[in-house]
Amino acid sequence: MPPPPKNKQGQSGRRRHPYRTKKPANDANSTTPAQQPKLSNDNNDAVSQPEVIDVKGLYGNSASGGEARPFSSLGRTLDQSLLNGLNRMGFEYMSPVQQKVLTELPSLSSDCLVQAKTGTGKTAAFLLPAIQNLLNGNQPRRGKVGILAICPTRELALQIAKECEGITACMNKRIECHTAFGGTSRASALSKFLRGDPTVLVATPGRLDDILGEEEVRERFDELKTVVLDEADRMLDQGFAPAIYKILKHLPPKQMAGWQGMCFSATLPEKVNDVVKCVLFPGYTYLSTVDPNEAPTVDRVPQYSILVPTAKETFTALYALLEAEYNQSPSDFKVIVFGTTANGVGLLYDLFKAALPQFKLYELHSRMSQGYRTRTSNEFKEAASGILFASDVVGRGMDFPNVGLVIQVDLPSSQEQYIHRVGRTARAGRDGRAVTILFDNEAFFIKTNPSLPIKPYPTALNTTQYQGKLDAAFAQIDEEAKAKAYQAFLGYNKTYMKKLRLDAKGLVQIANEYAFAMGCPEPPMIERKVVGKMGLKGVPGLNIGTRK
Ligand SMILES: Nc1ncnc2c1ncn2[C@@H]1O[C@H](COP(=O)(O)OP(=O)(O)OP(=O)(O)O)[C@@H](O)[C@H]1O
Repeated sequence: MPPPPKNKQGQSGRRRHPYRTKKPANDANSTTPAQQPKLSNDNNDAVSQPEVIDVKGLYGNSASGGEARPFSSLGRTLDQSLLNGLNRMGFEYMSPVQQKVLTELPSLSSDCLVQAKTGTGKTAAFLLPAIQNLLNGNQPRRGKVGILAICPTRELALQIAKECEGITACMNKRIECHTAFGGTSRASALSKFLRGDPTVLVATPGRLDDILGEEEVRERFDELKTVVLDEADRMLDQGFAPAIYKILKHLPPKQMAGWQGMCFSATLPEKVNDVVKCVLFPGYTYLSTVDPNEAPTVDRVPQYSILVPTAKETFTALYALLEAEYNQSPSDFKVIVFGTTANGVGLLYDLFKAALPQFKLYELHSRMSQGYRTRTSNEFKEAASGILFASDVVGRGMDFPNVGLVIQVDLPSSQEQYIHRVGRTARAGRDGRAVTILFDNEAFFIKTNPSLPIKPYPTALNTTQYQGKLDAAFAQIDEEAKAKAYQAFLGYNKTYMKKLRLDAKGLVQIANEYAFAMGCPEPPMIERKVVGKMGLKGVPGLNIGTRK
């Protein structure tokens, strides 16, 4: 891989772990994009210009419905101020899902379950009818929430709020869009909410459930007009459903208050039908732009797999893949590498920070402070190139313009999660590529998901040549980071033991191989209580003790 230009200071930038300090580490990663080395001589101004995306390319399959119509044709449906806002954002034509929602719903206040592929404009598809519904004489009194949108992650909440601000930017009387999510000071967020006029609130379930415990917060919802579940299948799966049910109990009962329910996602597995009824009236409208005979992922994304014998070869395969893909398109090389656990992602970031010091690398996962996550997310959105190592905190919904390649290392947690991760590339009509690296035990994922158009990676990769560089890079990583990644590897794969065709002994064996690949002289110590919680008590191969 020819080294891209060194950064201005010629430094490679060792870093302290931001999650070990409250504020972001003072390292090459936390300065503003302008000061950062660029892989290509991109012009920052060019990057900061808003993307005018050609959504016309999204039409064509039987489910997308006809051809692209301009928003200006909706003069009788949408307020001129909203049309002006859309125009200012560069949204000239409707995407298929926007067109379907805005022209096929019985009314803009109808309940709906909407499915559309990733990156095709679902955010505006739910914001526009909900906001227009308020403008049609349903505006709540000052201080009351009119629209509540619930989504799975903090970064997605910020992204939805930003799109809402764009759409409403030209309104004579601006409406305020507030956010509520964890990782920020509860007291100051709550006082801002209570002092403000949060006509629109975008929230993650945990923080919303928490603040709804306050009577003075609940009172703000007694004029609620619309509840949106973005990434609805994720919001209604066993992880979030309990919080969603608690939230609904705090809101005015739907049967009495009559608020509109809207559920949106690129994936709507069968199970979601059991739970949407808690948010949607019977007889809700179902709209889809996904042709049931088509692959669920975005059409234009060639998807490949690289199978390696054991977990330890995933590191060299990833290095070889990054090189092969960089050499294919060195300019604007913008990549997301998904790992399965926060600690595993942190380790990959540390490893390639040491192995590829000349590249601009980013990391995003749940062990980061919220300030660092928000800043990194914004920087990567603006970046013309770079490699983001991420966990599933950005696996769904997140819109990072111009990502040309998504790499998934190790087993995706489900077909839906795989689809959403691939959906971080090829957004709104652009092209993209996806490659998944799996070791032998994980190969079942491809066989058991035949609807995914995954083919073997077309180029033979000579991975052995990278072992020396990776060994040298691993030598620079502290043992604690490796131990955390090892423990997370064990914990994650323990939940898939059956599918991996592993018994407990076999699981510990592949985890130990993973540790040796990181240059650990012996399996990292793991506390007895952790072994107990994992249900691995007495399994040979574990090094039980207390790390210093
Ligand atoms: N009508 C439009 N014209 C031009 N660009 C658009 C239009 N609608 C959306 N976009 C842009 O397309 C990108 C994807 O939009 P959005 O994030 O809403 O997609 P999505 O369907 O919600 O994706 P995901 O399934 O990943 O959540 C964003 O950059 C957005 O600004």
